[in-house]
Amino acid sequence: MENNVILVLDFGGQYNQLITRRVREAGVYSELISAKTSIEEIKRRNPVGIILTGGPNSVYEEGSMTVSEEIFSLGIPVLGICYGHQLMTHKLKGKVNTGTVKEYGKSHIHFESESVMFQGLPEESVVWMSHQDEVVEVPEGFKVTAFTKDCKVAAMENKEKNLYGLQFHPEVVHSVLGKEILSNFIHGACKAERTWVMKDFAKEKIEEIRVKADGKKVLCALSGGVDSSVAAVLVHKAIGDNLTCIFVDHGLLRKNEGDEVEKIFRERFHMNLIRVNAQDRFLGKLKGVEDPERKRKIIGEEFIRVFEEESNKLGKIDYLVQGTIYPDVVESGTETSQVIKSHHNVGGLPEDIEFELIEPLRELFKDEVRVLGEELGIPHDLVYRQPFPGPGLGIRVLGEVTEEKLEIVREADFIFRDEVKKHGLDETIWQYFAALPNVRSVGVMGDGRTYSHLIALRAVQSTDGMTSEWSRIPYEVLDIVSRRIVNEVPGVNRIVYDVTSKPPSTIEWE
Ligand SMILES: Nc1ncnc2c1ncn2[C@@H]1O[C@H](COP(=O)(O)OP(=O)(O)OP(=O)(O)O)[C@@H](O)[C@H]1O
Ligand SMILES: O=c1[nH]c(=O)c2[nH+]cn([C@@H]3O[C@H](COP(=O)(O)O)[C@@H](O)[C@H]3O)c2[nH]1
Ligand SMILES: NC(=O)CC[C@H](N)C(=O)O
Ligand SMILES: [Mg+2]
Repeated sequence: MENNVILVLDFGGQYNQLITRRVREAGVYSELISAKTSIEEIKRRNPVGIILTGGPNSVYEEGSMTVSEEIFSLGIPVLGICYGHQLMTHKLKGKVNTGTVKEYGKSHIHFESESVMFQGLPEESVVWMSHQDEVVEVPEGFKVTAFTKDCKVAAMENKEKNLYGLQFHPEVVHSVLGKEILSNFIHGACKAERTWVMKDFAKEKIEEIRVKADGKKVLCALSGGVDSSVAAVLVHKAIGDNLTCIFVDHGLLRKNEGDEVEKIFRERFHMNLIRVNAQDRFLGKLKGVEDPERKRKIIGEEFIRVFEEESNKLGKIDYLVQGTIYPDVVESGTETSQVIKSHHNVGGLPEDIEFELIEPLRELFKDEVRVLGEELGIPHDLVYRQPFPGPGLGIRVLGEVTEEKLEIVREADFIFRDEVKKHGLDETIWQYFAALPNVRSVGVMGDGRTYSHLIALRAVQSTDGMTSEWSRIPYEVLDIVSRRIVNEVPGVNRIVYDVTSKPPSTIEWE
């Protein structure tokens, strides 16, 4: 059905693509479109529902992103989420202010179970918040349908006009009843039919790549991580041995990682593989650089320079495959969303890149890539490897990267991973690592004064890396890890454990 579509208007929030994904998971086709799309175009599409996303602006500030007021009187159900909820309020003459208490992360919420959005749900639950502004007066005709301790209007609705607002984010997995709430909008308010099934993504992509690159030589940036392994297998299925994978050891890998990746790849995959040892040039370029964004861009550019040099050796190659996934794209900043951090493979790319990119996973989230990986027959342990960022330890040593600091964080990280595994926690924790915050503190060891490095341990639960909760690792395990690191790694005298969620933090420290 052509018009059985829910349009999601993009105001630059971090979770926007996630909203469309949730709608599609509910069996209804959905598209993320620019918030600047004209009202005529929206009417022409005749959607069964409209969702206004979150975003970094404040509705009461001049120049902040907006919509035509007409959108609220088309007779099409509209759901505003976070910024969208505030924008609906603002446009319909309610009131939005800077909140006295900001809410980031988990909040306990009370739902009005009579409401369309919370129909059939328990009255108490946990939702995920990320806002500083709040609705203080709902527009005429609206009633408040949920509240938290610090947010009086956590949800509102005007049932007659089919307009709904949520201050929290139902699209993130940490909002416990998020799926049910979205389903109440999609199937309850919009009465959308379940007509969309996830197409055979792999088949479609393989065909697309075959058409594009048939008979041509292609390079694949391969890290041994989940995303690039899945991308490589997909492209290999399309063009076979015209694909050459390049794995760069930039000196920012974890302990033993270079050799392990090479071994696993040569044993399990029958593809052309080149390993480039480029430790000196990466560390040389990073010398004296402290700013995280500068570091990311230097690493991103150096990766491309290495690929270019290798490509010249093989004869001219036009295409470069990267395992880019959607979070890399949105966090690097888009037309509407802010730069959170420039992922080396997106925001860190140089402008004068010689290759055309092939990024078959660009719209997917990590957990979708894993499902796809299993479908393609990639071994389970590889598909469920914890993520490791391309800039590697370069962004886990905060500030200037030196060999000495890399050595410390590499050893500390190795011990942490070793103990997590020994205690059988590696299957349940999504990502875990050590970072070196570049802070020294005073200690006493063997009756002598020390003034040494601090190591921060980070372990998180997540599904897609867009949001996360810190992992409740048992104290006994943390204790063993702490003692081992201080005893076994010279130059460290203090360990801290990171107990912040994302938001407000990010998973990596830089
Ligand atoms: N050491 C490396 N050598 C070559 N390419 C790399 C390297 N590190 C990262 N890349 C490229 O950058 C992309 C993004 O890195 P990212 O870490 O997000 O993905 P991944 O390593 O494939 O998967 P994972 O998230 O599981 O670590 C990779 O998919 C790959 O194409
Ligand atoms: O390939 C990558 N290049 C990067 O530049 C990069 N930065 C962060 N990450 C990984 O992305 C996920 C989300 O990370 P953050 O919460 O730190 O943004 C986490 O899994 C991070 O490890 C990166 N991956
Ligand atoms: N996540 C959001 O949409 C935030 C909306 C707005 N920028 C606020 O801080 O309240
Ligand atoms: Mg990686």
